[in-house]
Amino acid sequence: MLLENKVVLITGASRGIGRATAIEAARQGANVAINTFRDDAVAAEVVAEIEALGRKAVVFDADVAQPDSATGFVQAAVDALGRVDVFVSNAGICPFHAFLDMPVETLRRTMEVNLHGAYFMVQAAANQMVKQGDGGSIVAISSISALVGGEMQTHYTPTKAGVHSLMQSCAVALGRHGIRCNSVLPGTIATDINKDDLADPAKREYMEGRIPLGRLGRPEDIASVVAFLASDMASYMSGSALLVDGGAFANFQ
Ligand SMILES: NC(=O)C1=CN([C@@H]2O[C@H](COP(=O)(O)OP(=O)(O)OC[C@H]3O[C@@H](n4cnc5c(N)ncnc54)[C@H](O)[C@@H]3O)[C@@H](O)[C@H]2O)C=CC1
Ligand SMILES: C[C@H](O)[C@@H]1OC(=O)[C@H](O)[C@@H]1O
Repeated sequence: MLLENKVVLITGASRGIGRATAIEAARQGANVAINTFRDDAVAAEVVAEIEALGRKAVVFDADVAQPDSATGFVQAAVDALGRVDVFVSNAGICPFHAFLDMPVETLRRTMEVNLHGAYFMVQAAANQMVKQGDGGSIVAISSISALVGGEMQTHYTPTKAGVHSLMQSCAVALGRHGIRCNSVLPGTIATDINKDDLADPAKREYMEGRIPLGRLGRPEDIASVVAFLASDMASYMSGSALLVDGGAFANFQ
């Protein structure tokens, strides 16, 4: 098992990639703290799945965009599970909207959840790891959208480029403490975040057609890569980005 007896914290873990990552961490032997946001019934399902795997789970309901949520989440995890070995910054939103009439509030909220939220959370986790004194692993969910644009994502793609950049700078800032920081760049993974966008059959067919492996991603495709980066198998990786997209980015023509 890759994460035996580690304590893994994950933001936005009630659904999609975060949920799959929480379950995978438990399958790999970790006790897991999940941050969720106004999703109590689903959070209870995730806890039940983790406990069914014989691992401990704790839930902390909070909006990652609020700075206090970060210290609260880390403290709750330490109180319940003793320490922080791995931190996965995953929570994110992507309210698709055109550029020319982007509402200020949509831009602001997307930045605050995706980028500021990641910053606050990673900072709180890093402070706890430094206090513990024996290193750690931080993984942030960036995106293929850190590398390429999207017509309806002008507010979103800069946050994903920012998250990858945050991991690079944190790798530099935290290396002396033995803390590794890496990002995962998923391609198009079928989750709630793009359910409406991909409900358009033409859009779905177009996106599938761009992927050499011939299918959209599943949350589990990302969770296994996060588990690898979190684990000692990746002990000399820091400041790296792993693109997990079925080959989509490589497919120019
Ligand atoms: N699905 C995709 O194609 C891709 C997703 N990503 C990224 O993966 C991450 C997870 O997205 P998905 O699992 O696809 O979406 P999802 O919508 O299934 O899950 C998002 C999770 O974040 C939580 N969340 C939303 N706002 C929050 C807040 N303010 N505070 C705390 N939690 C909050 C939601 O409750 C949910 O559990 C996001 O950062 C997204 O940008 C990156 C590349 C591709
Ligand atoms: C939400 C989108 O479908 C998804 O988000 C990303 O980061 C990917 O690039 C996809 O566009």
